[in-house]
This record gives sequence, structure tokens and C-alpha cells, in this order.
Amino acid sequence: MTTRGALPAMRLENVTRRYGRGDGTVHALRGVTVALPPGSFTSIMGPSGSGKSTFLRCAAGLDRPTSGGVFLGDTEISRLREHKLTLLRRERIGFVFQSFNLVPSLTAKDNILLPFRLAGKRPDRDWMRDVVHRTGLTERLGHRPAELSGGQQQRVAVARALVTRPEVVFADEPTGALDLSSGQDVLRLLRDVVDGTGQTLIMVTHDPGAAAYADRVLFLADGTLVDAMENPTPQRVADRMARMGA
Ligand SMILES: Nc1ncnc2c1ncn2[C@@H]1O[C@H](COP(=O)(O)OP(=O)(O)OP(=O)(O)O)[C@@H](O)[C@H]1O
Repeated sequence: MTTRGALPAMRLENVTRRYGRGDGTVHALRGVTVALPPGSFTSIMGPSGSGKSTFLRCAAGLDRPTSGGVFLGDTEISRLREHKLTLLRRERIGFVFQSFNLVPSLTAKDNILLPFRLAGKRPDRDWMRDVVHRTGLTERLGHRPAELSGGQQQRVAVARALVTRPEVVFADEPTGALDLSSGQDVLRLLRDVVDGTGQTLIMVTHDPGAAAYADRVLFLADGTLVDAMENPTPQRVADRMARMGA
């Protein structure tokens, strides 16, 4: 018998994604199968063009596989119609992007609460307080993005991604626009969130130091998962990437 608690948070089953037709066809993903346990932190690495963004977009329901299945818990999201998929992304998935994507005219607090405004729902006050506390933004809630440092803006984006209490959070190069020290603050925050709340995190990165914050690093090459590393260190990740010619 399968209990709900034993389900992977996220599962990809033989996912392919092709772009174009005929001679010009690009095979961005070639049959990717992977299961991510609840409460895990996974980094995705690989050379440029290996399919990392495509993996993230398919897993997050932003793009549809050409074939294969994507499951969030027991929901096969690759089969959902657009409207249901939009609702699911809003309620069960969080996103953090390299470029923060905050609304410049809104305060940090209103940016964090934006998902609720869009959904016409009320936030859980205790959870909101917890998220603001975790992200260290208590003193900054009244500031607009232009009045915050890059690291603080990214922490607002992380708070916004967490506030609906999504099962899975996707982060696409979340430290790519930050200096080393702010980047490390954000990575520590993401690590603490996974450890403290049991949410599941999937992060695409080019940086071995960032990837090593995860429990496991998955390596993509030419659209195929070629390796997985448990308990990574920056050095081992960098060595593995060097062997891939990246
Ligand atoms: N919309 C698209 N149309 C055609 N080809 C695409 C499209 N999106 C991605 N590709 C191709 O699919 C392959 C995988 O791209 P993807 O962006 O997933 O790689 P990546 O590993 O994220 O690369 P990078 O590290 O450079 O961001 C590449 O060959 C890319 O050119």
C-alpha cells in the first residue's frame, strides 16, 4: 500500500521535450526519470544547453513535455488543462528567479502578499509571520524594491515564493545576480527553509558552491541525467563538471 507520506514530492517519468521538427529538431530532454522526496533540496547542474531550464520548466508546469509524465505528489500535472495548471502553480508551487521579479511600486510586504491578492484569498497570519522572520525582513516590510539591496530583494522574492506554503519551490539561478556574500545568505536561507519547513526545493545553478548547499546534485548532459551526487561538496561538484567538459 502506498501512503501519501511515502509519495515523492515530485516525479518525472521518462520525460522528453523536443523543439522544432524534421532536421532542425532539438532534443532538449531525452527520457528523464527522477523522483524527489518531500523535504529534499536538489540542485540541477550541467553544461550550457544541457537542458536544465527545460527540466525546470517542465517540472514546474511552465512547459509541457513532448512525452512522459510530470507528477506533483499524486497529481499528473502534465495532463492538466491550462486553467487547472495555472491554479495548481499558484497554490502548490513557488518560484524564485535570478532577476527577483518584484513589482517596483509595491512595498516588500505587498510584494510578499501578491500571490494572495492574485488568488483573492487571505494569508495565514502565523505562517506569514514565520516566513517574514525566516527571511529576516521584519524591519524592511515597508520598503520598496529600489530601497533594498539585491540580497534583500531576493529574500523578498523567497518570502513571496514561500508564503502560499507550496509543496515544491523552484529556483532558477537564484544567486546569479548577487555578490558572493548576499548569495550565501540566500542559499543558507533556502537550506534553512527546507530543513525547517519540510518544503521541497529544486534549484538550477552554474555555481558548484551553490549546488553544494543541496542534499543531492543531478547532472544533465545533452538532455539526459548522467549522474547524481549525494552530500555534495563544492570541490566534488566542480570536479564532476570539469569531467563533463563544462
Ligand atoms: N524554445 C526553444 N526553441 C528551440 N530550442 C530550444 C528552446 N528552448 C531551449 N531550446 C534548446 O534546447 C536545448 C536545452 O536548452 P536549455 O535552455 O534547457 O539548456 P540549459 O542547460 O538551461 O542552458 P543554459 O545553461 O545555457 O541556460 C538547447 O539546445 C536549446 O537551444
